[in-house]
Amino acid sequence: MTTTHSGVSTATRATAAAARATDLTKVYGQGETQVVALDAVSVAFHQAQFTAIMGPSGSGKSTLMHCMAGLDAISGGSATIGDIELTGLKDKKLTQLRRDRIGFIFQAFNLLPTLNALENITLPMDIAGRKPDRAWLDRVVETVGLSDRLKHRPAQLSGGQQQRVAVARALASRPEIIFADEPTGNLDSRSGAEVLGFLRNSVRELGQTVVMVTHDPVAAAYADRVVFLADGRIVDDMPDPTADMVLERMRHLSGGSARTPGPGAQGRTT
Ligand SMILES: Nc1ncnc2c1ncn2[C@@H]1O[C@H](COP(=O)(O)OP(=O)(O)OP(=O)(O)O)[C@@H](O)[C@H]1O
Repeated sequence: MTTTHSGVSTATRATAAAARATDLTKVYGQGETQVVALDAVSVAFHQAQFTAIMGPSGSGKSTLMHCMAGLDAISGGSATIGDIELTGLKDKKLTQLRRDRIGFIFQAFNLLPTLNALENITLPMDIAGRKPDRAWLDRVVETVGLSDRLKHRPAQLSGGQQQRVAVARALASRPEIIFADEPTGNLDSRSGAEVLGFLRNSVRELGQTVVMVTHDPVAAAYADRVVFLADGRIVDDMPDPTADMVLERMRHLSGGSARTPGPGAQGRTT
C-alpha cells in the first residue's frame, strides 16, 4: 500500500472526502441588498476524483469554491479540508492551511514574468521554505509535458503552456485538493483540451483531487462527476458525465440558453 506525505494511504484516499461542506450558507450584504449566494449546500469532494461544478451565471459556483478553499468567510454551516474545520481558524492558520494543503488554478495564469517555468512551479514551496520532493516534481513536470520548457520564461511560452506551468505549480506541493476556477477560460479549445487532459491525468495517474468550476460542458466531461448549482443550491449530481448529458442538463437549468461547445472541442461527447 502506498502512503502519501500526509500519511494517508492511497487505498483510503479513494473513498474519503478531501473537502466537505455541510449546510454551507453564504450571504452577501444586508437588508434590501442582501444576496443569499449559497443556501445550505451540503457536498463532499472525494479524494482522487475529478469533480466539475456547473450552473448558470450567478448560481454560486465561485462562491462555493472560495468558501470551501478558505478564500471567503462563510455565513453559516461548515466547511472542512480533510478533517480540518475552516470556521473559526485564525487568519494565520488559514493562510498556512491554504499554502500547505490546497492548490489553486485560476483563469489568469498568475505567473511571475521574471522567473522561468521551473522557478514559477517551485515558488510557493520556496516561499514556504519547503524543499520540493524531487521525484514527485519530476513526475508532475512529465505529466504536464513541460520537461523541455523548464528554462523558458512565461513570455516564451504559449497560453496553454503557461497554464500547464500553473497546473504544475498547483500540483508541486502535492496538495490534498486543487481548486480550479475556469482554468481553460483564457485558452483556445486545443490548449484547453490539453490542460484538461493533464488535470485528468493528475487525478488518474498521480491520485490528486481536483475540483473545477467551469461553464463549458466539454470541459466538465473530463471530470468523473459534475455537481450542478442553481440559485445557491445543489440541484443535480451526475457521475461519468458526457458533454451531451451536461449540455442537456444545463439547457434545463438556464431555460434553454446553455453555451454549446466551441468548434474543435475535444472532450467526451458520447
Ligand atoms: N462580493 C459580493 N458581494 C455581493 N454579492 C456577491 C458578491 N459575490 C457574489 N455575489 C452574488 O452572489 C451570487 C453568486 O455569485 P457567484 O459569483 O458565486 O456565481 P457564479 O455561479 O460563480 O457566477 P458566474 O458563472 O457568472 O461566474 C450572485 O448573485 C452574485 O451577484
